[in-house]
Amino acid sequence: MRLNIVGQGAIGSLIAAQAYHTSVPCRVFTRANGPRIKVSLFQGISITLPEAFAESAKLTQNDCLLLPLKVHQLHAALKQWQPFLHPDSPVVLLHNGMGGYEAAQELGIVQPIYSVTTRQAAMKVSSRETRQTGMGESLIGRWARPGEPDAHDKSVLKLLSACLPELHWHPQVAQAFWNKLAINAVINPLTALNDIQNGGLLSPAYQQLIARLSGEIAQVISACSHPLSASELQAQIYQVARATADNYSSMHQDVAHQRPTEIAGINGYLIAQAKKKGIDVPANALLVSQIHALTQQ
Ligand SMILES: NC(=O)C1=CN([C@@H]2O[C@H](COP(=O)(O)OP(=O)(O)OC[C@H]3O[C@@H](n4cnc5c(N)ncnc54)[C@H](OP(=O)(O)O)[C@@H]3O)[C@@H](O)[C@H]2O)C=CC1
Ligand SMILES: CC(C)(CO)C(=O)C(=O)O
Repeated sequence: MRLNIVGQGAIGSLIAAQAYHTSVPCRVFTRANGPRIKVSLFQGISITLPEAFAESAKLTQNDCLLLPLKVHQLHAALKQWQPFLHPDSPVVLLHNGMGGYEAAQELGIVQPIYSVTTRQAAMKVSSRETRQTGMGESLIGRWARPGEPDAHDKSVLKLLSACLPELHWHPQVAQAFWNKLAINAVINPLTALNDIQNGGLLSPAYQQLIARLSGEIAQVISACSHPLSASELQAQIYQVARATADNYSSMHQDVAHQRPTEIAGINGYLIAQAKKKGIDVPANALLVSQIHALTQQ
């Protein structure tokens, strides 16, 4: 199976480099002709990616489409690619926050849809260079297609395992996404609003607010997905803040570079689900309005 990656952003180019390193057949598609990207991997390996394709191309049943995009970019990208998909081409969404699968559903995509959540990390240090900044587990799962066999699961897992180390199958992919959202919903807006690295949240000054946010988020996740206690969530948030203490979160970087943030797909999604369940989430609502005020989104 051949991997077709949409975009050569931070994670897209990291996966492309890992694919070239392990000789996985791979093509990258960008919106416009751009420079060839040099990717510096942790093992001290540097890979310059071949020139990307600027036009979408018809896919066959041996092609897998991977969209490692910001959650708000997914609807437009899926719409662009929909006419090029073979009925059997698996489509893999990789993003933080929620709403990717909903975008595919809204467009009536009939192909098997998979989602990946990852702890791998990368940063575009310039328009020509990506640097790997983190290693970690990735989880993949398929969204249910009632009555459909799982014919693609093995081949998709095999293909992506060759370019995403520590990739594991998750039978309930929505749960994996909720777990990541819970952490991003606290770390990302707080670091962006306070202009701090993730480790800055370990200061006692943020303790009360983190506890309040964790309480709201745990309540929504318990109502929508799976049981999660506020104290369990708080422990996970502190563990991630410690493990990524020197990182600037992706939302911090988006705000710093005046790019649209993923707040709508993270806290915005959580608020929408809370409303459906009749749960009040004032601390999350305040974060969304503060991020909007900061970015004029
Ligand atoms: N970077 C990281 O370490 C991690 C990121 N994630 C998540 O992964 C997702 C991707 O993140 P990241 O790689 O950092 O984001 P980037 O913004 O670096 O990458 C997205 C890229 O896709 C391009 N793009 C958007 N739409 C299209 C399209 N239709 N066709 C071709 N190219 C397109 C963008 O181009 P343009 O610049 O022109 O918009 C951009 O280059 C996000 O949800 C993020 O939260 C998760 C874990 C870690
Ligand atoms: C885990 C964390 C918070 C690391 O910075 C992240 O996923 C992000 O910045 O979006």
